Amino acid sequence: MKEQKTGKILIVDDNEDLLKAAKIYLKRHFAQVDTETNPGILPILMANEQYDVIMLDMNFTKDVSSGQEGFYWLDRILEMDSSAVVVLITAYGDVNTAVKAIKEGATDFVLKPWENEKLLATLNAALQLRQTKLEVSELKNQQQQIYRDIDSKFKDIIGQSDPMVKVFETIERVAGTDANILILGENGTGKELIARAIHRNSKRYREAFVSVDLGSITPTLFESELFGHKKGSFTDAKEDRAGRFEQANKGTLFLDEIGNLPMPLQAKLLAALQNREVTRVGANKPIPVNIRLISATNMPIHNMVYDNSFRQDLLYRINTIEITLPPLRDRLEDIPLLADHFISIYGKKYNKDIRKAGEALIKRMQKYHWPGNIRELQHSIERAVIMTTHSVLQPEDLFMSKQLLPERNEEMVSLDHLNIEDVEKILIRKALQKHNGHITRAADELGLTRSSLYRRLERYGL
Ligand SMILES: Nc1ncnc2c1ncn2[C@@H]1O[C@H](COP(=O)(O)OP(=O)(O)OP(=O)(O)O)[C@@H](O)[C@H]1O
Repeated sequence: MKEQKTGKILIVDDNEDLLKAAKIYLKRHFAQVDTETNPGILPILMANEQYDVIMLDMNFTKDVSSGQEGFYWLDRILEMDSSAVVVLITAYGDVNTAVKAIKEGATDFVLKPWENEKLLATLNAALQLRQTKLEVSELKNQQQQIYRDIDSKFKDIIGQSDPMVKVFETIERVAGTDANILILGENGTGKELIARAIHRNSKRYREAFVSVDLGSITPTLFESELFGHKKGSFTDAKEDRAGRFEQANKGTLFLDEIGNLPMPLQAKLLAALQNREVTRVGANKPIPVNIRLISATNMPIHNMVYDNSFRQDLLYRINTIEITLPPLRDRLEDIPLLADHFISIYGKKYNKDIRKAGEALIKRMQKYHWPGNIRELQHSIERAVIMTTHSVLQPEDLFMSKQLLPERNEEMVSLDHLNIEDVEKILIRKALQKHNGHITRAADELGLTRSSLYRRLERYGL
């Protein structure tokens, strides 16, 4: 059987020939290889995709070889994702700089020009490290979540805007029922937070809340992860194991990123939900399960039904009640509340006496587009609290360097480091990912003909 490719790699380097050659070679070995010449759009790329390994050039400006740009972007990448694994691309003679960068958090470096086999070995090792880092951070998160769950009910969900008040009303009404709930909303809008709140306010609150990120389960492991397995049913099945459905028995099962589930797996999930029973891989006796299902996605799931990438019968099964969380840019009045909420949390955590966000900063924040929504706001405030010397946060505290802050809507394209082409590239990448590389569907979505999409793919080296 052909082995499933894994690993999402991003290569950022200003040398287009190098990018092309690396992409052609690495695509044979990894699930996804994206390339980019402009490091300025790293924050946007990272907000849209979870890369396993980022290969980063040290110098982008012509005739500069200090590596300062590389250090700057290394820092930014690690700020955005503390589990990021960065492999630096260095020229011969730059090894000292690379060693210094490793001290600052890079994982490894490759020397240009490289031998393909060596590059592959480095990236495979980096990929493994990434997996370990993610597992560790998942365990830490689970532990933190347990502590949070113990002493909070509804109180940590901030929001007074009309759309949020409506969301709270819906939760009040549906939490106590066993209705299946589908939560829609962009990344970082609080879907998991709301799912946990529903569980805590339900009759099942003493039982488990089991969260599964469907986007991160490989198809080969899907059945065993969700339904469990019997010892010996496949090479890695060293002992009998209950799947997530069984673990959530009597409690709530939260299926995150349900829109990312490939079609064949949708059928398996639907069967389990319909029959209310699961059969462990390698076993033949079905086990009844009693779960309350909450699902979430940031994908336009109704459109996906329309273009046949999501089963209608599955959608009907999971969306008895639908809750749509508005993006942060559509609830500007919540920004001051959220900012003060996070200032108070991080003020305590880092032992700093900060009273609030100043008016100028709030105004600035209300102009920003917040592609990463509340998660992004939360991280920005945490950084600001650590770095500031003020007792009232000021605009300059919030790392609002122009290039990193696309302002709302049309202003987005006028920034120093973003131009129409960058934005177009991002949209094309997103459309292709959404449609699993299906050119006709991606072109339709973008309002382009197939041939003009092909032309753009060629032009941008995508
Ligand atoms: N209304 C809110 N009040 C306070 N904190 C919030 C609120 N909404 C979200 N957060 C915080 O923002 C972060 C992101 O929220 P959450 O993980 O629930 O988003 P999500 O929509 O599930 O994200 P993703 O789509 O990336 O999985 C969390 O730390 C959460 O506690």
